Amino acid sequence: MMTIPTNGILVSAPGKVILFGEHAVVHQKYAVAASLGLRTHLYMEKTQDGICTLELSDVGVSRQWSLASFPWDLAQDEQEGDHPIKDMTPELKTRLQELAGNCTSDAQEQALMAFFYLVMTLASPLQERTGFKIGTRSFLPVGAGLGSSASYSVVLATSLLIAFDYIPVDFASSPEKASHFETINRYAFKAEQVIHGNPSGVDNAVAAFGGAKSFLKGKGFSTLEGFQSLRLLLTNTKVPRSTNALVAGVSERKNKYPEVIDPILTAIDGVSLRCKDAFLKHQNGTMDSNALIMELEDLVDINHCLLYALGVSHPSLEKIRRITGDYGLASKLTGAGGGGCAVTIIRDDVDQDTIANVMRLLENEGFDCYQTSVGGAGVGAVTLDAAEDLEWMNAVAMDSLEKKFI
Ligand SMILES: Nc1ncnc2c1ncn2[C@@H]1O[C@H](COP(=O)(O)OP(=O)(O)OP(=O)(O)O)[C@@H](O)[C@H]1O
Ligand SMILES: C[C@@](O)(CCO)CC(=O)[O-]
Ligand SMILES: [Mg+2]
Repeated sequence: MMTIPTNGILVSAPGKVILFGEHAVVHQKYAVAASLGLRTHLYMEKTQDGICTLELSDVGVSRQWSLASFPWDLAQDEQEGDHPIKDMTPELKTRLQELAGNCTSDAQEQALMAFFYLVMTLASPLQERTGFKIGTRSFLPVGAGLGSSASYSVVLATSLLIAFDYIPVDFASSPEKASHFETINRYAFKAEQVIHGNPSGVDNAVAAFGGAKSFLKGKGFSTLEGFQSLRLLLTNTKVPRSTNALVAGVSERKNKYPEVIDPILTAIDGVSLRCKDAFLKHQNGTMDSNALIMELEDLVDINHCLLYALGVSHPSLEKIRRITGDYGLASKLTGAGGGGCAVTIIRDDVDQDTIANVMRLLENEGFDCYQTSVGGAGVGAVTLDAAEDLEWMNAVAMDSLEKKFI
C-alpha cells in the first residue's frame, strides 16, 4: 500500500508507435500511429512559495528556480484571455538557456527549455506566489522513436494547465472534455516545437488522445476505423539520434532533390492511405484477417525502403530487418529513425517459440525488445487519493516519484 500525500496529482500519457508515414507527415502527407502501453508519469504538488522544483529522473535533472527569476521582462502585456509569451524568439531562447545554466546533456537542455517555455506561456508574472513541485518518470526509452518527447510534453502541459487553473484535474470527465483535450494537445505541440524544431504534431496528438489514428498535418487526426489490436515487437537499437536533426536532414534532401524526394513522400502517403483502406475493408468484411496482415507486412517493407531512400535508416536497423526477415517477419524503422527503434509485425500464426528465438537473436546484438499493447488510453490526471485503482497507474513509477518529495 502506498503512502501518498493528498494534495498532489498524477498525470500520465502514452508513447506512440508510428506504423506508417513518419517524416512524410512533416510534409503534409498521411501517417498512421497508435498509442503504446509504455507511458510517462508525472507527479505534481502545488505550493505557495513561488518556487518551482523539477525532478526529471530519466534525464538526470534535479533543480529549483524561483518563478520571479524567469525573464518576465520579455513578456508582452497581458490582454484578457491572452498569454504573456507567444513565440520562442532568439532573445527568449538565449535568456532561457541562461536560466538552464550548465546542462550535462542535450536531453537535459531540451527538456528544460520545453518546461521553461510552457511555464512562461501559461504563468503570469502576477502569480508570484504560485509554486509547484513536479517529478516525472517514464517507461519509454528516451530519444528512441517511441514518442518520449511527446509523452513528456503532454504530461508537462497537462500539469501546468492544471497548476495555473486553465483546466480541472478531472478534465477527462468534464462536459468540456473535448476542448480540454484540444488545449492540452495545443500546448504539448508548443513544447514539441521547442524539442523537435519542426514537428508534425502526430506524436503529441496520439499521446494526448490515445487510440489508433490517421493524421494529416494541419488537418488533425481521425480514428483509424476498423483498427484491431496488432501484435507488434518493438526493438530498440540503443543507437542515439535526435529527431530534430533527422527531420532537418530530410528537409535538406527535399530542398536539394525535390524532383526525387517529392515522389518518395507521395509514395509514403500512398502507403498510409492503403493501410487506412485495408482496416476499413477488414471492418466491412471485404478483406479477411489473413489478407489484412499480409498487406500490412508488404506496406511495412515498402515504407522502410522509402525511408531508407530519405536517408534515415541506420546499419543497426538494417540488421533488425535481416534477423526478423530470416524468420519471415517484416520490420521497419519507427519514429525518426537514424537508430532508435524498429517495429516488427507479428502475424497470428507466429508461435511463441519463434518470437522467443527472434528476440534472443536481437538481444544478442545488444538490442532491447518490448512486446507491448497498442491503442490504449491517452492522457489522464487524478488526485492521488483516486489513483490506486487506475489502469495506467504504475506503482513502481509512483513509488519512486513520491519518495522524491516526502
Ligand atoms: N522522460 C523524460 N523526461 C525529460 N525529458 C524527456 C523525457 N522523454 C523525452 N524527453 C526529452 O525529449 C528528447 C527526446 O526527443 P526525441 O524527439 O529526439 O526522441 P523521441 O521522442 O523519443 O523519438 P521520436 O520523436 O522519434 O518518437 C530528450 O532529449 C529530452 O529532452
Ligand atoms: C519523424 C517524425 O515524423 C516522427 C517522429 O516520431 C517527426 C514528426 O512527425 O514530428
Ligand atoms: Mg520526439
